[in-house]
Order: sequence, then structure tokens, then C-alpha cells
Amino acid sequence: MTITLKEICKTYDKEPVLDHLSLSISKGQTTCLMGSSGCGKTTLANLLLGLLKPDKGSITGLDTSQIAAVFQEDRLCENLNSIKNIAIVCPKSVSKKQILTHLLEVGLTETDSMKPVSELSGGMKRRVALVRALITSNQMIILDEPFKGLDTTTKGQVIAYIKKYTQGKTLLIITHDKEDVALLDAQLIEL
Ligand SMILES: Nc1ncnc2c1ncn2[C@@H]1O[C@H](COP(=O)(O)OP(=O)(O)OP(=O)(O)O)[C@@H](O)[C@H]1O
Repeated sequence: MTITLKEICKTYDKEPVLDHLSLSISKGQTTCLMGSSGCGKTTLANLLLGLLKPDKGSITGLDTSQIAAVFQEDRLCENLNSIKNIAIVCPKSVSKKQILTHLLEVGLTETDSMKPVSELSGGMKRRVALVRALITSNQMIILDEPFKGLDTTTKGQVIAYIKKYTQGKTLLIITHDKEDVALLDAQLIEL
């Protein structure tokens, strides 16, 4: 029940970023991925998502069609409101009311949810992107610095939301804050 990376090598323009990296990620659990800036965490996430191919090595135990992700940039449609941004990824059986309930759970108001995303703050956009990833039935979620721009209270609310909607799922969170490992009851992988 693990995702196993074996001897992964990834080079950009002859600059090695990942050099014979081997690690395993427990399925159905939360793992925090930490490491200094530029050490290759986002590269590793992109390899797991199948957006990049390793130069060498293998990844086993992974179904790339079952992964939802929040990237460092939110990748929302700025001219659409939050509900529409999320409805795009949902089956028709998920109602607008259900989407609104999720947005309220992460601290947005109904008025916020009806505004074009371009009129929301960075922290609000982050939460919309998070709901969009967690509302899907995907079995694996990758979150690249999901708490960026959130104050302590909002972060607590978001952590409760993440825990509620990722039970039994494989969750990989890239973070720079060691405190998150305890807050999320996570395993730690340091690159
Ligand atoms: N598309 C690319 N082309 C060339 N170099 C890249 C590319 N993407 C990343 N790099 C380089 O690879 C290294 C690792 O980048 P990556 O984004 O994976 O690091 P990271 O650990 O996620 O960093 P951070 O914590 O700052 O987000 C960096 O030196 C970066 O400049």
C-alpha cells in the first residue's frame, strides 16, 4: 500500500535537481514533504502528477488519473465566481448549494462566493483552489504550500476542512513549516 519512487533522476538544462531519489509514500495517509527552497519538491509533485517524466528511475503504485492538485499558483478562472470555478470539476449531481457549503466551511461568505475570483484576496483564492481539489472523489491529493497567505485562525479552519475531506485518501502536502506535520498528524519526508 505504498507509492514507491526508485532511483529517480531529473535534470533541467543539464542541472540535476533530483539525483537518484528513492522514497515511499503511504497510501491512505497524510505525508508532509519538506526541504529547502529549490531542492525539487514541486518537481517531485509534477513527476507524481505525470506532468513531467523522470530522466531515470521508476514510480510504482500510482494512478495518475486519480490525483487532484493545488499548485503554488491557484490556476482559477479569474472572471468566474468561486462556485462556477468549482462546478467545472464536479459531476452535475453536485449542486451549487453543496459547493457553497464547502466554501462556507473554509471561511468564505456567500457574497464572496458570488464575486469574480479576480476580486478575492490571495488567501481567499487559495481556499477556493483547495475546495476545488478536495470536493472531487480523487483518491490522492497533492497540495503545494496550501497555507500560503492564511492567518493562524483561517489556517486552523482550513486544516479542519482538509482533515474532514481527506479521510482514507492519500494526501501529500508540500510545506516549509514543520509545525504542519503535527497539525496534520502527518508522516514527514525531508528532501
Ligand atoms: N521548468 C524548469 N526549467 C528549468 N529549471 C527549473 C524548472 N522548474 C524548476 N527548475 C529548477 O529546479 C530546481 C527545483 O525547483 P522546484 O520548483 O522543484 O523546487 P522547490 O523545492 O519546489 O522550491 P520552492 O520551495 O522554492 O517552491 C530549482 O533550481 C529551479 O530553478
